[in-house]
Amino acid sequence: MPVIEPISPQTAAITAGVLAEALPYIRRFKDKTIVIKYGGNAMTEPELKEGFARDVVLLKLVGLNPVVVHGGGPQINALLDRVGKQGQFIQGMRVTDSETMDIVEMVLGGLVNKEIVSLINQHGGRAVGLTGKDGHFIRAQKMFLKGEKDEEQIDIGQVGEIESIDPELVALLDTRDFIPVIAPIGVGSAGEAFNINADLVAGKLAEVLGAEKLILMTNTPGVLDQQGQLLTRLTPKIVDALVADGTISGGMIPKISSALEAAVNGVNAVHIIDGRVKHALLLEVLTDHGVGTMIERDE
Ligand SMILES: Nc1ncnc2c1ncn2[C@@H]1O[C@H](COP(=O)(O)OP(=O)(O)O)[C@@H](O)[C@H]1O
Ligand SMILES: CC(=O)N[C@@H](CCC(=O)OP(=O)(O)O)C(=O)O
Repeated sequence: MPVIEPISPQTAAITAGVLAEALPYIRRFKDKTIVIKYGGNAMTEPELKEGFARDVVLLKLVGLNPVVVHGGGPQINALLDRVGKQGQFIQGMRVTDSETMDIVEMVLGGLVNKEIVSLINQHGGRAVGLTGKDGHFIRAQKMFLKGEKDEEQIDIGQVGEIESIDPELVALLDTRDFIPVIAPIGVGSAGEAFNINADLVAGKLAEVLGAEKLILMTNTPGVLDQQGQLLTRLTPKIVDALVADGTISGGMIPKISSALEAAVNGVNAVHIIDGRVKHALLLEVLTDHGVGTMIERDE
């Protein structure tokens, strides 16, 4: 027989309060799709990864449709290091030659994807891992970055921009109660692989699935100002100014542009939250305590 520890009346009241608080959110989000981007920087601690998997399973069991898109930037860097290659980023995008592409595909489609799938399944969910090559559901073409001079283009190799996402495969998995776990790899017209920033995949997927929420989990409390203070609400106009003056830089650039695009294109709620906080996902979805930065449309 398990030993049941007695809890104090105060702890019991707090616990019961939290559970009761979740009820309206469970009702509001029942059968709604929530796209969760799990960033590579938020998946470093084993305990946090376990917690994330449990939270996703809980959301599914109470009737929501979580769809996970994962990153894995630091995990790709670690394997590049082991083979003696230095990772390089321009405007938040990895310069991807064909050898790097192989490593990206191995790490994202193999190691990271299967680890998340396995953790969710161990906690009682039914996760299925996909890359955009499965059913050719994420079609991509080569991306060029804009240079400083007019019309200057920077070639960063096999980095893709999304041409289209076919929602059918993911929707099909949802209807049979599977939890899709998606690695951000796209397929080109000749069947070649493209490395796509995971924030961009998550944003577009939220749009095409008509998701209720897009949650981007990363390793900062949200978007910060120059003084390091959390900005709790952002609109496109404010974001433009923050990018122009350099407050938003690096990996936050694709994240915020994907968040804005999703908000403008109909995703009701878009949040950038701190994946290092235990159960940040549950706090965001099922309680009154919004965490992180919420991105809204301009009035
Ligand atoms: N204004 C900002 N607020 C918060 N983080 C920022 C900001 N500008 C740049 N960053 C950087 O963006 C990083 C998050 O992007 P990234 O490293 O790509 O994370 P992820 O792996 O979760 O996608 C932060 O760790 C931080 O270094
Ligand atoms: C083009 C590009 O930069 N692709 C990313 C894909 C992984 C990713 O987005 O991972 P995070 O979410 O952990 O940053 C990369 O190669 O790192």
